[in-house]
This record gives sequence, structure tokens and C-alpha cells, in this order.
Amino acid sequence: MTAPIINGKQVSEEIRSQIRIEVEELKGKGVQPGLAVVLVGEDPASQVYVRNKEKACVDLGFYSEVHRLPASTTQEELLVLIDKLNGQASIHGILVQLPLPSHIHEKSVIDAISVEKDVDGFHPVNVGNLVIGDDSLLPCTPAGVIELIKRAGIEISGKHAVVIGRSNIVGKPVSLLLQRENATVTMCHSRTANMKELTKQADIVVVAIGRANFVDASYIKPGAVVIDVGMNRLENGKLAGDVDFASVQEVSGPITPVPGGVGPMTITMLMKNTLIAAKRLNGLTV
Ligand SMILES: Nc1nc2c(c(=O)[nH]1)N[C@@H](CN(C=O)c1ccc(C(=O)N[C@@H](CCC(=O)O)C(=O)O)cc1)CN2
Repeated sequence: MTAPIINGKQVSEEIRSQIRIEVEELKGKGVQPGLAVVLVGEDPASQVYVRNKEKACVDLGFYSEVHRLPASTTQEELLVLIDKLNGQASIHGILVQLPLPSHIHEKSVIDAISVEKDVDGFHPVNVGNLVIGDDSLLPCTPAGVIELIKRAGIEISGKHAVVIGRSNIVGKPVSLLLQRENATVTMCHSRTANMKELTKQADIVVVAIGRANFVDASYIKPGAVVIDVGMNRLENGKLAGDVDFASVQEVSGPITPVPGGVGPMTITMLMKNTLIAAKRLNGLTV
């Protein structure tokens, strides 16, 4: 019997319905959540993601600003814009679309975003709060992973989770969030010698290593939950995850597809973060 699919589009829509209601309530109190997205350059994938963020704002009733800047924009010019957005009352969330052109120092830009408006959850203060378990704006993709697992009715507490990948954007934060949910977490990466030995012990496997179809059925314990965070554009233009879906689905438990799994949750969690930021900046309880 093949494993059930965890449908990210459906879960995402459930969360968006709730956000829509909360936005209306907030508007009743005179506050409209506002998101500013900054795109530097013309990367085609980034253009699509930014357009989808803009559409999500319209769909959910947020105020939205998109700043499309040429690839020649200097770091100083970008920092001036961020400074302006930090001080703008109608904006509660600021997101700079990544990757940035190579002449711009990514960390300097992230560090310049006000901690309270950092709806990507990438600012070192928000990362530090995540590490120590304090309230913070959580990075969107990792938060989406946890939300997908929970809403699929899967218990995390007491489970052994193996995370493949140690990036700052996914692998590290998702490991921390799984620990926060009382999982026992093992982290693997490209230099892990005995990766299969470890993944075959896991009840939950989260794969974010950035290599198309890297994990096949031989990595997976029968019935284990498999969450694929990979997004690899193949030469034929198709999108592939880090998990060989057809092979793994034969042995695994609930599994996310690519597309239609974790991806759609990223923008939904961004909207949720912007709503939270709007409430906090207006002294309202979350
Ligand atoms: N500042 C940020 N930059 C980037 C982030 C981020 O979280 N913050 N993440 C990615 C891109 N991203 C959002 O920005 C993103 C990626 C993928 C999806 C998505 O819905 N994927 C679909 C497939 C879409 C397709 O066909 O290309 C899916 O998986 O079903 C949404 C958002 C890098 N940059």
C-alpha cells in the first residue's frame, strides 16, 4: 500500500482562511497588516515568488508594497530603503527576497531589518530567541514544516527525527523547532559518513540537502514520516524535491510531494508572521 500524501496546498488554504478572519478583526481595530517585499534584480524564480507574495497580500486583505530594484542597486541604496521601511508605520513586515546579487552582502542587509519587522525570521536576534526558546518571528519554511506535520495529526513528541541538511535557513532552524516539540533530533549533512544507518532509525525524516532525488527508499524505515524541503529545477525545467518520491512512497508513512508540499507553506507562514508582527507592533496580544 502506498503512503498517504501530506497536501501542503490544502493545509496552506486552511491556515489562510484563519488569517483572513483575523485580518478582518484587526481591521476592525484600525490596523491593516502591511508587508513590504524587496526584490533586487531579475532572477526569474524570485520574480514568481515575489508576485505570489503580492497576490497573497491582496487575497488576505493585507496592505502591500513591492520594491523592484535593478540588479545594479548598491548595498547603500538598499540599506537606505530598509531604513525607510523600518520607520514606516503602515509596514509591519519587511522581506528582502533571496538570493541577492553577489555584490550585496546578504548578512548586512538582514541585520539592518528591524527585529520586530523581520518576518523572514532571519535576523540574528530572532535566530537567538529561537535557539533559547523565547518568542520570536520564526523562519517561514521551517515553521511550515512543523505546521504540516502537526496538522497531518502526527505526534512529534518523543519521536526520533533526522534532519538532512544544516543550512541556516532550513536545516538548523527546523532541528531547533523539532526539539522544541520534544523530538530527539539527529542532524546529518553532506559529510555524514553513516547517513543511511541514522535515517533508517528515524520516525520523521526532514530532507533539505539541495540535491534532486537524493533520498530513496533505502534510507527510510517502513512507516516513517518524510518531509521534503528540496526544490531543484531540473534541466528539463521540471521541479524535483530532494526525495525520490515514487521510490520512498512505497515504504514510508505520510510524505510531502514537490511541488505541493512544503513550498506553498512558505508564503502562508510569511503572511502569518506579518499578522503577528502587526499585532505586536500595535500592542495587541497574539
Ligand atoms: N527572503 C526569502 N527568500 C527566499 C525564501 C524565503 O523564505 N525568504 N525562500 C525561497 C523562495 N520562496 C519564497 O521566497 C518560495 C519557494 C517556493 C515556493 C513554492 O510555493 N513552491 C511551489 C512550487 C513553485 C514552482 O513551481 O516553482 C511548491 O513547492 O509547490 C514558495 C516560496 C528562496 N528565497
